[in-house]
Amino acid sequence: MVLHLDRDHSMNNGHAQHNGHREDAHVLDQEQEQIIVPAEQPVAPKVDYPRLLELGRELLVALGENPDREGLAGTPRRWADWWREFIEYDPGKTETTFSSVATDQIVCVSGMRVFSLCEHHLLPMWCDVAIGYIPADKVLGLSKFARIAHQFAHQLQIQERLGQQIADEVSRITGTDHVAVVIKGEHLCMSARGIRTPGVMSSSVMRGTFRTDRDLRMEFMQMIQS
Ligand SMILES: Nc1nc2c(ncn2[C@@H]2O[C@H](COP(=O)(O)OP(=O)(O)OP(=O)(O)O)[C@@H](O)[C@H]2O)c(=O)[nH]1
Ligand SMILES: [Zn+2]
Repeated sequence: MVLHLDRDHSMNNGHAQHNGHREDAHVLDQEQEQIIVPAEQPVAPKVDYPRLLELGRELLVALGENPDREGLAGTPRRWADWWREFIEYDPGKTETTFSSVATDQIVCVSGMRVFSLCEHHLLPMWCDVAIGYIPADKVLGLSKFARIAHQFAHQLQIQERLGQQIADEVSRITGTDHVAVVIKGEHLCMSARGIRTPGVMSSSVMRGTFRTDRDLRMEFMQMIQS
């Protein structure tokens, strides 16, 4: 048994380096076209947990706190746990598809709230994600849209890249070029600090017919509004 990297992933333009190769490693039939990669390929991004524990304690000292006082005694550990939980997030199985005749339908899942971290300030942002696509020859399992959204949210992010990575992944798994992703997000770096103005950032990725066909785009936008 050997691990392989599929051709699409080997040429992708972003998400592999952000997610290690956890989602890229597949055990494929020997007959399939494949590029063999070493079995020792890293399977997930890992945090340096002992270093995080040290940093958590140093952070408390830098904030002028006594890290040994009762209320803070477990804080470096909790803080390190949080970073590990965030960075080493495992989305589980994201690629279950079913053969389909639904090639004339818009399939859309909306209202999926995910939390991510702004890479400029390391502060949270919540994002409500809507994903639509027109299937080619297979449909993606319903729950997988949320798994994919969480997968790419669990990185240091900007909202625009999150949308692109989700669109890339849905397109890769389902084999369709017709994908739309709309994200509405609130960034605490804007609402809770700095300019201190709550606001919602909207961003959209429109690919294939969603880009070229205005009526289709409007139909999708209507579907995600309700
Ligand atoms: N386009 C985009 N900008 C983001 C995102 N998250 C945070 N930002 C912005 O990144 C910018 C960083 O600007 P800087 O001027 O370097 O940082 P700053 O001095 O903290 O700026 P303020 O946030 O305006 O106080 C800010 O305008 C943030 O609002 C995102 O997902 N997308
Ligand atoms: Zn920010």
